Amino acid sequence: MTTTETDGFIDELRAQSQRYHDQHPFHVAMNAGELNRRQLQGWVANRFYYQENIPRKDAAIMANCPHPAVRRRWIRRILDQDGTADGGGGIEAWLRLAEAVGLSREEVLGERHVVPGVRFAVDAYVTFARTRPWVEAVASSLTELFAPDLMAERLGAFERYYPWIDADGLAYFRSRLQQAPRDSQHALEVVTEYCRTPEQKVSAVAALTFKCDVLWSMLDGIGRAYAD
Ligand SMILES: O=C(O)c1cc(C(=O)O)c2c(n1)C(=O)C(=O)c1cc(C(=O)O)[nH]c1-2
Repeated sequence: MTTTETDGFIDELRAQSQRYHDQHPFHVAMNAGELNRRQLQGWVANRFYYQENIPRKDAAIMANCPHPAVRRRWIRRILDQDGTADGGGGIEAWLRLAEAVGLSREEVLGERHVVPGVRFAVDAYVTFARTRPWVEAVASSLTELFAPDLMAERLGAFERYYPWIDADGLAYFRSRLQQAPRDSQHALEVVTEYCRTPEQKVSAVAALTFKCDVLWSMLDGIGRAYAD
């Protein structure tokens, strides 16, 4: 692939940022300090369902990917979420966030607050990774290209507007500031390496559009369930 071809493809992928969930009214309200305690709790409990399914999604990508060099780096994502021992990893950090907003670990792990739209959207993402060509599933992870700005904004907003949340509870977002750029850079390298034909490139962009819709639908479901 020539540089120009790659550039055009990467531009198209990056253009999907227009559909990213940073612009969803629920996130806009969150970052403007307009959510109450119940709404933040609802978001944290529902987003946990996404977190706990991310390693299963990544394991599906690895199961479908025939390239050792890709799998060797991809496996890091699973360890980032699951940790390498009890008490470590992103899922545990998210549970600490849940406690910091006043939820118990049990109620979050029990998925009692998970609304149907969130369950549908997250399950669709995992199914996508299980059933579509592995490189499309890699492309669908590229929303992480857009995540660091949102994460930085969220950290500032939480410290400023929601001081009742213990700052230690925000460790998850701090760790993602480093992890997301590393992961999305790798995913971008993989997608540009393995999507060569126009059809493959169209499918990769469509996969990323699909993923933006997954994230958007989750916030639709949460916003409706926890409306004022
Ligand atoms: O809080 C967010 O806005 C946000 C967004 C995304 C994303 O853009 O997909 C991820 C995460 N967080 C996240 O924490 C995470 O581990 C993650 C993994 C993935 C993925 O698709 O593989 N996206 C995201």
